Amino acid sequence: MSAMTVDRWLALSTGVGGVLYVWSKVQDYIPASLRLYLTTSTTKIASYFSPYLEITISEQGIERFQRSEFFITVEAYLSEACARRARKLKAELGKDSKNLQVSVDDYEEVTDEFSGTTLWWYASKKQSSARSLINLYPGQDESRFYRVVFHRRDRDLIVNSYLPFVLGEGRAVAIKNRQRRLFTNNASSSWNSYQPKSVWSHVPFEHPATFDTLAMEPEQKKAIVDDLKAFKESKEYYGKVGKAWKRGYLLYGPPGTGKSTMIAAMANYLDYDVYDLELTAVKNNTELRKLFIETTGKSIIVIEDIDCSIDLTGKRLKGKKASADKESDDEKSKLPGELEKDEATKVTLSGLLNFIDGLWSSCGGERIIIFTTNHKEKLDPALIRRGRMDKHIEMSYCRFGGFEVLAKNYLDVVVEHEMFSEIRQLLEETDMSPADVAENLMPMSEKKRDPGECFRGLIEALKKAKEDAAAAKAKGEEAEAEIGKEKDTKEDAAAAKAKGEEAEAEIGKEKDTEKEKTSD
Ligand SMILES: Nc1ncnc2c1ncn2[C@@H]1O[C@H](COP(=O)(O)OP(=O)(O)OP(=O)(O)O)[C@@H](O)[C@H]1O
Repeated sequence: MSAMTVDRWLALSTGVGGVLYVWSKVQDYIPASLRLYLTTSTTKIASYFSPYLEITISEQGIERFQRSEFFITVEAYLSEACARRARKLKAELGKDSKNLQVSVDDYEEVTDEFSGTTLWWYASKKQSSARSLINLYPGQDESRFYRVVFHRRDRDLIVNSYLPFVLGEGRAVAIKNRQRRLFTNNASSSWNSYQPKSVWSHVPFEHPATFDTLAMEPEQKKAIVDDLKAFKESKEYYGKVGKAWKRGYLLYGPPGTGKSTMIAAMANYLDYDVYDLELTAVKNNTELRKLFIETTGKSIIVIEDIDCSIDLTGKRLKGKKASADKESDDEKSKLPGELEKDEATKVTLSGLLNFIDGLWSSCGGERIIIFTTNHKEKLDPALIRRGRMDKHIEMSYCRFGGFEVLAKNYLDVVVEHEMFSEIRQLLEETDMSPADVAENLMPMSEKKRDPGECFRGLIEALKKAKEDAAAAKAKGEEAEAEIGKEKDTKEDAAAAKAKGEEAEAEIGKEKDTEKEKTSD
C-alpha cells in the first residue's frame, strides 16, 4: 500500500493502525494525481531515512479470487498469538461452522516479540490494481494485506527465522481451529470440470465418539491408540524409508459392534477429515482415481462394507477365480482394447489396489484408509495383506471390559455394582453386540434412569439371548443328526445292496460250478 510510508514516522509515535485509518479516509478527498505524487515522493524520502523495513503479505493468492495461503496462516497466527494485545478485533463465523473466529481488525496494530526483538503487525486494505469498470464481483476490487514492520538490523532474523516460525505456528493454529468435514462422493453426472472439488460434497463432521466412549477391551483399545499415535508422529520415519505416509486399517466384525463408531473416534483422535467413499456410485477406475486425487492430507478415507461394494472374486477374469495379485498379472496379458473396455465400465479390484499401493502417494501424505466388512473371509487376500491393510482390527461382541465403558457412558456407573458379577458371567457366555447392550442401558424416560433397573433389564436380555442361542444350537444339532441318520440309512442300504449283490454273485458262482460238474 503506497500510503504507508507517509505514515511511518507518525506511526511509530501514535500507532500505525490509527494513522492508516485516517489516511485511508483522507485520501478519498485528494485528487488521484496529487495522491500518487505525494505517496511516491514521500515513500522515497522516508525509505531513505527510515531505519525500518516492512514486508507485506497480500490476501490475493496466485489464482484469481483465491486467498493466499500465507495470508490465511498469518491471520491464524495473529489471532492466536497477538489478538489479546489488540484493542480492535473482529469476529466472524468460521466457514461451515458455528464457531466464532476472532481476529485482528483492519487498521489495528499489534506488537510481537521474537528473540528479544519487537515487531509491529497491522492489517489494512488496498484498492485492487485491476479494478474493473463493471464490478461483477462486489468486494473483489479491495484486497486486504498484513504488513510487518521491523528494524533494519533484524532483517536476517525476521526473514530466516521469524517468518518461518509464523508459518509453522499459523498452520498449527489453522488446523486446530478448522471445522473438520465429512465428505461424500457425488455422482459423476454432477461433476464440474471448472470446480475440481465438486467431486465431493461435505458437511461439518461433528460425531461425538471418542476412544473414551468406545466400548472395547482396554488392552485392545490401547494397542489401537498407540498405533495411531505412532503413525501421527512418524512423518520423518516414512520420509526416511521412502514410503508414502499412509496406513490402512481393516475393521471387521458382526453388525453393531462399533466399526463406524471406531472410525469416528479415530478421526476425532487424529483431528482428521473423513472421506466416506461410496464405491457403488463410482463408475470406473478413472473416476476412482479422480476422487482420490481430490482428497486432502490429514484425512481418513473410508470404504464401508467393502465386500458389498465391489466384485472381489476376480470372476471377471474369464470365469477363473483368481487372487487380486494374479488379476494384476493377467491384466498385463490382456489386449489393450479389452482392458480399456473393462476399465471404462467398472471399478475393478486392481483399480482399487493401484490406488492403495501407489496413486495416492503422489497426492501427498498423512492419509489413512479404512475398509469395513462383516465378512472378512469373503475378501480377497491380496486386498487385505499387510502393506495394504496394515492392521486388522476385530470388532467383536461385548465382553465385560466393553460393558464397563457403556455403564459409565450411559449411566455414570463407575464403581462395582452388585449385579456386575452376574453380568460378567453372562457376557462371557453370550454373544451380544455393544449396540444391543447399549440399547438396554438407555431407558427411554429420564426418570427411569436407575442403574439397577437397567442392569436387571440387561440380565434378562442376556439370559434370553443365551437361551435363544442354545435353542438354535440344539436345532442345528438336531438337523445335523437327521442328516447323519439319513446318511446312515443310505449307507446301510448301500451296504445291504452291496451284500445282496455279493451273495447273488456267490450263488451265481456256485451254480456255475454245479453246471460244470453235471456237464462233466
Ligand atoms: N464398541 C462400541 N462402543 C460404543 N458404542 C457402540 C459400540 N458398538 C456399537 N455401539 C453403538 O451402536 C450403534 C451402532 O454401532 P456402529 O454403527 O458403530 O456399528 P457397526 O459395527 O458399524 O455396524 P454395521 O456393521 O451394521 O455398520 C452406535 O451408534 C453406537 O451407539
